[in-house]
Amino acid sequence: MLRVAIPNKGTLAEPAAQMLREAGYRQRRDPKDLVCADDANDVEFFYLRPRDIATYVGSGDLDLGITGRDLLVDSGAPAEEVVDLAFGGATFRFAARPGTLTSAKELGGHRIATAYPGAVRRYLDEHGLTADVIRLDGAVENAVRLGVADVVADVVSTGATLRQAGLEIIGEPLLVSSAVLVRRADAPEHPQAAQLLRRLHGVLVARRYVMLAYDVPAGLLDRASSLTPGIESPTVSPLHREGWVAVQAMVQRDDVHRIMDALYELGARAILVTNIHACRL
Ligand SMILES: Nc1ncnc2c1ncn2[C@@H]1O[C@H](COP(=O)(O)OP(=O)(O)OP(=O)(O)O)[C@@H](O)[C@H]1O
Ligand SMILES: O=P(O)(O)OC[C@H]1O[C@H](OP(=O)(O)OP(=O)(O)O)[C@H](O)[C@@H]1O
Ligand SMILES: [Mg+2]
Repeated sequence: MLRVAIPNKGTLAEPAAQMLREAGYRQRRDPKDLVCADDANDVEFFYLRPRDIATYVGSGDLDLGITGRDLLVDSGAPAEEVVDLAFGGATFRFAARPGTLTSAKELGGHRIATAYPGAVRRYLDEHGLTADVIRLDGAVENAVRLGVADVVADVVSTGATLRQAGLEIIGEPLLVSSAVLVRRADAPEHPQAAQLLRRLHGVLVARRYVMLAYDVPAGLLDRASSLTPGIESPTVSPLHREGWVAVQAMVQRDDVHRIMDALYELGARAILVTNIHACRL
C-alpha cells in the first residue's frame, strides 16, 4: 500500500485534501482523524504537521507527501520536489523596521528571528553572510517590537501582518513557495505512486484548462485553429450546414475570454466553454 503524508492543519490542509478528492481519493471525514485508508486505490493517507512531512518522506517511512516548498527546504531532509501543486502560494522574505537595512547584503551581523532557520541559514551561507539566527515558533513579527531581533524572515502572503507590525520588506524573496508533492530523493518506482502523480497532473490540467467548442466557416479553419491549437491539435468535425465545421480544443482558463473575442471577430459562432472535470493527457 502506498503511504502518503498530507497536512493535518494550517493553510495547506484543506486545499491538499480537496485536490486529492478531485483526484478520486478518499479523504478523512473527521478533522481529528490522523489516518485514512483508501483501500480501493491501495493508498493510506497520514495527516501530519506540514513541517514534519519532508522528514517522514526523506527517511523513507512514508512514500510521498504534500508540503510547502519552503518547509521542504527548511527541513534539509533528503526529499525532492516532484511537482508544484499550484496552491498555497506565498513568498518567504526578510523584513525589518524602515531604516534598519537597505538590502539583504547588509544582513551580516544582525539578529534574524524566524520559524524557518534551515531556510535562512541556507540563504546566508549561499550569500557568504554571517548573522545570528533566532528560532521562534511563530508570530515572529513581534520579535522586533520586543527587541529580540532586528530582522525577521517569514512567510508573506498579503503583507498585512508585516504592515501591522510596522516592518518593511527587504530585497527579493529568499524563496517563492507553494504546495509541492515530495518523495525521497532515491525512491524506488512504485505503481501506486505513478498513478497518484498522473491523477494529480490530471487535476492540475483540469483546473488550468477549459474546453472550447465553436462553429466556423471551413475557409477560416486555419486562422481559427491558430487561435486554438489545443494541446495536441484541435478536433474538427463536419457540420450539417454546408461549408461550416465544428471545432473543439482545450485552452487556458485565463486566456479564454481573449480567445473567444478573437474567434467571434474572425467569424466563429456558437462559441461555448465548458469545465473539464478530470483528465489524463
Ligand atoms: N498566508 C499564509 N500563512 C502561512 N503559511 C502560508 C500562507 N500561505 C501559504 N502558506 C504556506 O503554508 C505552509 C505553512 O503551513 P503551516 O501549517 O505550518 O502554517 P500555517 O498555515 O500558518 O498554520 P499555523 O496556524 O499552524 O501557523 C508554508 O509552506 C507556507 O508557505
Ligand atoms: O502576509 P500575510 O497575509 O499577513 O500572511 C503572512 C502571515 O501569516 C502567517 O502567520 P500565522 O497567522 O499563521 O501565524 P504564525 O506566525 O503563528 O504561524 C505567517 O507566519 C505570516 O505571519
Ligand atoms: Mg502560521
